[in-house]
Amino acid sequence: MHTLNAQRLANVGQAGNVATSASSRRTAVLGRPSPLLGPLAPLSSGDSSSLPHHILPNSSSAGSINSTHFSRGVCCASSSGTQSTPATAATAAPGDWSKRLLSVAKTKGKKQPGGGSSPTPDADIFSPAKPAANKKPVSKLDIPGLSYYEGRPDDEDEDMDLDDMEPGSEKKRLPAEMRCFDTARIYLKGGDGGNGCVAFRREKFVEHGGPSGGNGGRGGNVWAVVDPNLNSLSVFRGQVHFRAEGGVNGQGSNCEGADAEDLIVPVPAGTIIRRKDAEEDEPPLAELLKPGEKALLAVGGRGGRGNFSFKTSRDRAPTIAEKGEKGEELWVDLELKVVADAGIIGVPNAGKSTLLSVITAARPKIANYPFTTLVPNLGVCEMDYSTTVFADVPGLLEGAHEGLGLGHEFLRHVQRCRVLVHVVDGTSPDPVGDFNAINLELELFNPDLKDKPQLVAYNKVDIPDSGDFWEMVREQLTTELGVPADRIFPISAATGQGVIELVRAVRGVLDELGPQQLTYETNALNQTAVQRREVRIDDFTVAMEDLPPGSASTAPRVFYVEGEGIERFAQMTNWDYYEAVKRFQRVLEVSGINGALKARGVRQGDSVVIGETEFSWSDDQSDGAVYDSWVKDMKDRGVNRQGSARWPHPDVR
Ligand SMILES: Nc1nc2c(ncn2[C@@H]2O[C@H](COP(=O)(O)OP(=O)(O)OP(=O)(O)O)[C@@H](O)[C@H]2O)c(=O)[nH]1
Ligand SMILES: [Mg+2]
Repeated sequence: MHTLNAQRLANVGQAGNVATSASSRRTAVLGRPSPLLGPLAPLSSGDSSSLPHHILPNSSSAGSINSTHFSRGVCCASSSGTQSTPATAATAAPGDWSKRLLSVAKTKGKKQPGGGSSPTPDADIFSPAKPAANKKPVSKLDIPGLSYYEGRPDDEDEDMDLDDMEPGSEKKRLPAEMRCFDTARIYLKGGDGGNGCVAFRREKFVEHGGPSGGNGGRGGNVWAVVDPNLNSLSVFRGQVHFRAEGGVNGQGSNCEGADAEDLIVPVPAGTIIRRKDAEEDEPPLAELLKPGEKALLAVGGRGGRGNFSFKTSRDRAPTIAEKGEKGEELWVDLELKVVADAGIIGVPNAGKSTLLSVITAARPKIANYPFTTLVPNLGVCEMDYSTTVFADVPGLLEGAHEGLGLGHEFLRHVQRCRVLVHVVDGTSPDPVGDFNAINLELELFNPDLKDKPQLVAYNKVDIPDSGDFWEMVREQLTTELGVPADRIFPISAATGQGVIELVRAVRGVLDELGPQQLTYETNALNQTAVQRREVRIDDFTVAMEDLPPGSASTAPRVFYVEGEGIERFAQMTNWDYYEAVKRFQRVLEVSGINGALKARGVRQGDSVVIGETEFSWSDDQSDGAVYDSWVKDMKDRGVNRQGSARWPHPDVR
């Protein structure tokens, strides 16, 4: 009779367990908390004069704020020395590039100075990038000194041709500094199980102590847990690989190896996690919305059994132990859609972050150039005994739905906000045009966004360039665009004017909508407990590799046996023990694998690959032949046989 003589030829690919010592294990909590989700808003009820005027511009100095902070309700501010009003500061914007980006939002007709002071000096700001009629509005980003995002490892094209920076271009080729970190790809690996141990009890006056090898410990699982302090996936920029620790090996005296700690991967609320290269209809692994919510992503391996576990009435001194099971490993794609009550949207530089910093304790970066905000900022506003979470998303541009600017990298965040606060830059040459362009972008990205309640905050009314046009813009918004008059607010985020009324209106709309229902968008698995799938060893397939053309008909061939059960069994077999080899032979026989190979015409000298291990097929299945091939394998690997003349016991030669 033919059998597969388990003479291992080699380990195919990477094999072997990594078992780490207990001393090297640690509580594996990754990521660092960010203080962006502030607990309390600095707003007190009352009129706007009660607001801290920490970013109040005056005629000679206003504009970009370096840092502001609150201390026991008192607000301290430090603004950079020489600043100009946003309108004039725009002329002194850092470089050409910001003007070019801005110019996209300004392609509509300019605001007519209805007798007031002239609007921003358009010629200076926008002339360099004025798009030709049939030309794409932005064709190039030219930012000296910035390094460029080179794409993920699997991105093929390395060339950074900035001319591709146009709507619809597949790669947006944004500088790394300008990417919005709401998608990430990370590698997860559950810890390997610890190996089982072969040991026998040896004690004075205990003649036949029997087997006492303990089982290995379980490898750590990998979990994703919502950390309310996170608001972006930028933590995954610095760390991509997450490996849980392995279980500890079993030891003599029936000592079981310790289980490894689970690994926690903190993610922001609103993260969807999918297997890399998942099928269209495959449910995501997790969709996590609530703080503390967790989902299992990678399962750690089981510990291998020690020889005590193999003791039976017939074999009371087994010399066999298993290796620990390998932990699950996978690459996953993370996508973030922040969860907030109200989303603050608008063109770049409109004052969105300034508004967030005034109504909440959040401290977003504020500066007088577009795309200051690269990740959505969250802030909590507590007013009139109710709490509202605001999200300030990066500025939108015309063409954003096609990926221009920061594109839909962040448009998705708006989807989970229940109300939108549309900040209109009053100093813009064409505020109504901006308003229309942004709404069009939202609609093109997702038609449902059009139906979200929207409040308009006409900002920077403290500047004459804006304030003088307020009535005119309101008129246009209400009569031409049909925006309800009670949904338009003249505000100055810098001075706090009109801000309380705006927040109250937002609260009113939210109250009308009723309590927030966190709805899961996907049918994610969100597994909260380790459920091991039952796999059958007799569920396998056999395939033969084609011989190269012109090979002799007697040339050795390679057969592949594939099946989760048998592959796992081969991986957990500890080839150092002859009994383990014999057990493997038996399983091949009873599972029908030998039969299937014979049916495919396997013959002496052919290779059989199971999982990561390669065997040589031998027609001689006698115990002696198996033993000889095992001894040869041990020699080849340089492994010394353990035990004494009496051990392994006599029926093993
Ligand atoms: N005078 C005045 N300046 C303001 C007001 N609101 C914002 N600014 C200034 O406008 C500039 C842009 O403000 P940001 O809050 O960074 O604007 P943003 O919309 O968040 O910009 P991005 O994040 O780049 O899209 C800063 O210099 C602010 O100080 C306002 O009400 N009045
Ligand atoms: Mg901002």
